[in-house]
Formats: sequence, C-alpha cells, structure tokens
Amino acid sequence: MHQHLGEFYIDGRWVAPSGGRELDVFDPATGEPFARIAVAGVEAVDGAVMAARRAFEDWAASSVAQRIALLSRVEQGFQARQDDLCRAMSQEMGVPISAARSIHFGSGPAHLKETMRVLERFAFDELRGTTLVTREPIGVCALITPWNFPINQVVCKIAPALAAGCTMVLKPSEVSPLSALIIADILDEAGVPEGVFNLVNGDGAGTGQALASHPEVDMVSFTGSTRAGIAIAKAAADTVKRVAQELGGKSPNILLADADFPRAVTLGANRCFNNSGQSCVAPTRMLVPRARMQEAAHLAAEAARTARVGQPSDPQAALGPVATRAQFEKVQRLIGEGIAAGARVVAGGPGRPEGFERGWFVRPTVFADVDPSMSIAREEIFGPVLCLIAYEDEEDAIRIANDTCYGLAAYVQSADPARARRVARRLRAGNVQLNYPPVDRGAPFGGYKQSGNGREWGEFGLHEYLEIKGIQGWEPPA
Ligand SMILES: NC(=O)C1=CN([C@@H]2O[C@H](COP(=O)(O)OP(=O)(O)OC[C@H]3O[C@@H](n4cnc5c(N)ncnc54)[C@H](O)[C@@H]3O)[C@@H](O)[C@H]2O)C=CC1
Ligand SMILES: O=Cc1ccc(S(=O)(=O)O)cc1
Repeated sequence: MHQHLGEFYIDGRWVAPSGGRELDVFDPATGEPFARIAVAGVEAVDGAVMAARRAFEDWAASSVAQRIALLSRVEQGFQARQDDLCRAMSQEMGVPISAARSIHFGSGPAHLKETMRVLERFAFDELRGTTLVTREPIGVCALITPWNFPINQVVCKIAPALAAGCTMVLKPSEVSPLSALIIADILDEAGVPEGVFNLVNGDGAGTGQALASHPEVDMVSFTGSTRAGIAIAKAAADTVKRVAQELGGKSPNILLADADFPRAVTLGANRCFNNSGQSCVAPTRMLVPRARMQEAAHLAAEAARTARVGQPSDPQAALGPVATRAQFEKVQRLIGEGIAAGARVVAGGPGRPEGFERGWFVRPTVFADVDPSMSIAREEIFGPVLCLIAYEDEEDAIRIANDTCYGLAAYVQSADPARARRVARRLRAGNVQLNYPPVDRGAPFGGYKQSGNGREWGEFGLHEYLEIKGIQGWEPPA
C-alpha cells in the first residue's frame, strides 16, 4: 500500500490532514474496502490552490528546455514504477493485471513522449504583420479525473499543463486514488518545483466542487460523466474559468456492406468489451445492413463467449469486474431495460457470469435487433454490452449514427477507403476511426455535442492550457 495513503501532496511535500473525513477504497473483485483516503475539505483545497498560485510566475517563466527535461525525468519515473502502477490500477479499478500492463500503462509514457515532441517544435511566438501573437500559460489548473483509465486520464492532462508552463492541482477519482499517489511520487522524484504539481484526494460533491469554484483556479480540465461536467461548468461560471470537458459517449460503429464482416464484427465487439466496457470511446452501437443482422449477431455472440472474464490477478483474464457497485447496478438496470423493451439477447444477459458469487463481474452481453429509440441504444452503459442496430442504406446508417446527444467517437468499416472517408466526413463526432487503426496519441481527442468541448492529446492538448495574447505595434508600421 502507498506509504502516503491518507495524505495530500502540496507545495512539494506530503501533508497529513488533521482530522477530517475519510473515504473507503473498494476492491471491485470482492466489493470489500481495502484502503482509506483522506477527503480534502475547503481548507486543504485552498492550501493546494494557493501553493499552485505562488509557484505560477516562476514556472511560467521556465524555458522549454527545462520543461522538456522535467517531462523526460517523469517519463523515466513511469518506466521505473511500471509494476507498482499496474498493481495499483488492478486493485483499485479491477483491470486484469495483463491488461494493466499491455493496454493501460503505455498511455502514460506515450503522452509524455508526444508532448515532448510537440514542445520541441512549438511556436509560442508568431509575428503577424506588426502584431506579435504570443501564447502564455493560462495559470492555475484544476485537473479532475475519473477511474476508468487512471494513467491515461491523469497524464493526458498533467503533461500538456506542465509543457504549457501551468501549475496544477490534481484531484483523481476517489475510486482510483492509489495510482495517482504513485504518479505524485514520480513527479516528486523527478524534481517538479515546489507548488507546480499538487494532489488532493476526495469526492466530487465536496473536494471537486471546492476546486471548480475556487477563485484562484483559472481553468478546470475534467473527464467523467456528463452530469459531473455540467456541475463543474456551473461552479466555474461565477469566476469565468475556462472549462475543458471530456464526457460520455455512445459511439456508433458503421459496418458498410463491403466490410470484412468476421474482422469488423469481432474486433468491434472486442473493442466494446475492452476494459469491461468502461471506455468513453467504446463502439457500443454496431450498425449493420438489415440483411446482415443474423450474421453479425452470430459473430458478435461468439466474440462475447470467448471474452474471458476473470479475477484481476488471473493472467489469462481479458475482462475484470466493473469498477464500482454503482456501475454494476447501472449495467444490470440497462440490460433489464433492453430485455423488457424487446431487444434479443444473443450472448450474456443479466447477473454475474457463472462461477462468480461476489464482486462487480458482468457477463459480456450482445443485444441484436435493437431499436435506436431503446434506452440501451441511447444511454452510456459503461459496461461490456454491445447493441446491434439494423440500417436500410448508407444514408440511414449516417442518420442513426448521428441520432444521439453524444459525439465523442465514431467508427466506419469498409473495404473502400473513399467510401469510408466520405461517410466519416458526415459523422458528428470528434474522433472517427476507419478500419480500426492503431492509436495515434498525436490525434485530437474530444467530443462534439454533450460529449464535451476542447481537445486533448499532443499539440491540441497543449493549446488547451494556453492563453493567446496579441501585442499590437510590436513592429513599427512600415
Ligand atoms: N468520459 C469518461 O471517460 C467517463 C465517463 N463516465 C461516465 O460517468 C458515469 C458515472 O461515473 P462516475 O464514477 O459517477 O463519474 P463522475 O463523473 O462522477 O466522476 C469523475 C470525477 O469527477 C468528480 N466529480 C463528480 N461529481 C463532481 C462534481 N459535482 N464536481 C466536481 N467533481 C465531481 C469525481 O470525484 C471524479 O474525480 C459512468 O457510468 C459513465 O457513463 C465515468 C468515468 C469516465
Ligand atoms: O475513456 C476514455 C478513453 C478510453 C481509452 C483511451 S486509450 O486510447 O485506449 O488510451 C483513451 C481514453
């Protein structure tokens, strides 16, 4: 267990709060608490924000070379703590240890490397006629993160914030605080200057709101539910903070008739089940030509049956439990609603998989003949549940794909690149993926509509943490 569990990292040192509330941290494989964290109240939040405020001027004046050197040491720290980070994630949010290593861990170093690559070439100053356009760090940032990809979600905020010259207070999810404490260790050991990075733990309603409304916070970057995103934007509005939101999704996966169906369905189903379905970009609505519904249902059911659910410590497990009791109950409720609405279960279904009597394990489930109006086709389930929806023609597929309040990701499968590109241009989503490409950490990541605003990752992420200043008359008029 982390030696500073129950403490916060403020102004370059670990601080033990006196008294105050505590929260249990639960093991999703058992449903039992295994650790306790302290909850930062208004006073501790203020201490962390003011430390970040005091550190801002110096860090904002640091050179690009200093920032790259820090990011590089942080990247080395990640490599050195790989085992600790993977074990912590596996325990706190239930990801199988093998997936923690193969899927989760790499996102940290990858974002750090991409940020360093961008920083090396980034033009902070640009002369436009007689005006200098300069990009300056926005100030003190509150970074509020969820539990589903604990490393990715934290590092894709910390790396660009440090690169921009911002100072910050991280509040990780109360569900997954252990990996974040290790990340704080890594930053400390990398020599982050006092006050530049601070960490407080706590819940959303108390700690999160105190941060989002603090007058000395200039920007909030949030990833999580649309519900919390709205509450944060309201809390930030009184002091007109910038708010970047990466929220939920209900991503369509259009299988055009010329797609390689065995590949398109199997990979699509596996991507939907990845991380036990707890991914904002999960391709949860598979759109298939009406005549191919049965074929797609058969292939997807086979993928669900072979997706191995197991204990997080089981090296053969592909899927662990979902992270919380609330998540388990939400998934069960929506599976029940799908059945009641008349969708056809072709794999999985309600309850725990056979052999699991406790913990938040869910059966990988496939619904065929789903109507786009059903709640399983409209709500973000955040569990391993795939919906197959029939379409009539390409136009109908695009209409159904865009018929959602979300717009985070979308997927198109086709043997014809020109056709796939044509469809992609018509989808109202921030990230469109054609034929399951490898992940590109330099691509913009963020959503249209109620999936949020702003873009993370690479150069796009760096811009989020910068103000733009125009200095007119920088050059005398000709
Ligand atoms: N976009 C994404 O990657 C994620 C989406 N979700 C969606 O959200 C649903 C619920 O998951 P939750 O764990 O409840 O996520 P959540 O959105 O409540 O929690 C995410 C973070 O926001 C904080 N938070 C919550 N309410 C807040 C408030 N009023 N003010 C400030 N901070 C606040 C939490 O403490 C946590 O750090 C999931 O079923 C899923 O649909 C959840 C996690 C990640
Ligand atoms: O939930 C958001 C999310 C999910 C996955 C990834 S990754 O590309 O697999 O790292 C990023 C963000």
